[in-house]
Amino acid sequence: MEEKVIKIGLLGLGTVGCGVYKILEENKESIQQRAGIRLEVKKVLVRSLDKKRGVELPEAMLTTSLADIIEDPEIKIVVEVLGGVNPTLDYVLAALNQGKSVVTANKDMVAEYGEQLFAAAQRNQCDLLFEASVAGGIPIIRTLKQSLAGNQIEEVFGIINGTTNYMLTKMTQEGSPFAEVLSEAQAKGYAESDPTADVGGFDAARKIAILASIAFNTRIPLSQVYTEGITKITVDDIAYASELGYMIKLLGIAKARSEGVEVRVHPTFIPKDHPLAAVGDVFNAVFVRGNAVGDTMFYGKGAGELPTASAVVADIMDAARDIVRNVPGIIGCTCFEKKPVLDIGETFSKYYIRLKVADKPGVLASIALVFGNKEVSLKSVLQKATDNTAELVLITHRVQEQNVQDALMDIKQLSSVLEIANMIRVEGEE
Ligand SMILES: NC(=O)C1=CN([C@@H]2O[C@H](COP(=O)(O)OP(=O)(O)OC[C@H]3O[C@@H](n4cnc5c(N)ncnc54)[C@H](OP(=O)(O)O)[C@@H]3O)[C@@H](O)[C@H]2O)C=CC1
Ligand SMILES: N[C@@H](CC=O)C(=O)O
Ligand code: NA
Repeated sequence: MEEKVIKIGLLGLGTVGCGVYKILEENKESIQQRAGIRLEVKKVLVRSLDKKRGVELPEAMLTTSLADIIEDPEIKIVVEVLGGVNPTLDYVLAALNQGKSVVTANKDMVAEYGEQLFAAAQRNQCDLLFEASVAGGIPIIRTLKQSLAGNQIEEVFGIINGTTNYMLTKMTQEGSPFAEVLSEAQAKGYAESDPTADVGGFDAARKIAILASIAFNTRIPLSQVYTEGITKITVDDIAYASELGYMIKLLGIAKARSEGVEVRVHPTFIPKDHPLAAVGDVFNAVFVRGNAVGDTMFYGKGAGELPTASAVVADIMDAARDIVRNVPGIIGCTCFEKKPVLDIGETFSKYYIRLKVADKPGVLASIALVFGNKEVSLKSVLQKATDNTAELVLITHRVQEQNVQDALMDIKQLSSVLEIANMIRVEGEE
């Protein structure tokens, strides 16, 4: 029988690119047997030809010219692991317009330009696969698009940024300072080239926008994802969380409601016995609730060279199969509905609120009165005095966010309230 060979053009040879090359080389035989196709990297686009690489490959394979890949009719699959949007979006559109299937790990590009990219893929009957873009090695895109396709998805939420999970784990377990744990995460290759994308919550926002778009069949504009990072989390918040029986995790949360969809990213208190509390280090975990399957959870490494490349390689194999069977583009965009994204004020949660107040009689009563006026009922109150000031830590019952925001506006005006130190949403308990 004739051996089938598919040639690949790799855009980028950094952390993920090297991982992809390594897996394609090291697992060459089993990949060929499973896919029934031999996969060969023909050209690799980089910025610098002289840089020392994490893999050894023939010098002639490297190029700084996109045309060497895009205009080569032998190359059928383009794997984009450059990152960023500029010039990457143009490169990917050029590849699709040349009829090449594209595999990408790039959530920035997919979250912001998904519509344009899918239209180009559909027009040119190409695959556009992006499993590695969300939760690295965890098979979650394919899971939502295919394995759970028979369900109405009700909720998707979880830990979808490895860098911040690594940082929060270290801060919680070792009390290490923010800057030190960020440097460690960068050294391990988890963080984005600009780590503000990780610590500011923007990386997770892109990922939850992608997941929610697939889960709810509606395009979620990134600008409508409420986003808060971990930069305001202090050791005090971590210590209070622990004292109250919680852990702090940066969660991406997407919920279907009759009025629309909630899509948000923020640090979240979750009970210590919640399954997500046990997800430490660079690990990610995604919960999906479907109306038929019930609760499911997917766990694994959300960043790093080989876990991310594992997802890229599986996509390459799928794209290669589709090309050989002459069905590329068979699983395309699923955003066929238009649902409103609810404002953060319209969402419901419980809240942890930490206030610095004057330590004098009547302060707690005045604060409780404001909350009562806004129909925010308090579940627990903790007070710690230091000299003539005190710290008040409150947990509310479940309430609409707007009520809490309104209450905090009024509380800020009270002369006995020195500072609203933090407000963190609480999820994962009745
Ligand atoms: N690292 C991770 O754990 C994960 C990363 N991702 C995503 O994967 C993608 C790649 O990330 P990562 O491998 O970490 O990034 P790196 O910065 O390690 O690598 C980027 C590579 O792209 C090349 N490159 C960048 N811009 C250009 C350009 N304009 N022209 C030619 N070559 C260019 C660089 O070339 P040169 O080497 O010559 O500078 C480098 O080889 C990103 O979209 C990222 O978000 C997704 C999940 C996890
Ligand atoms: N910086 C990201 C890498 C993968 O997307 C993360 O830390 O999760
Ligand atoms: Na994934």
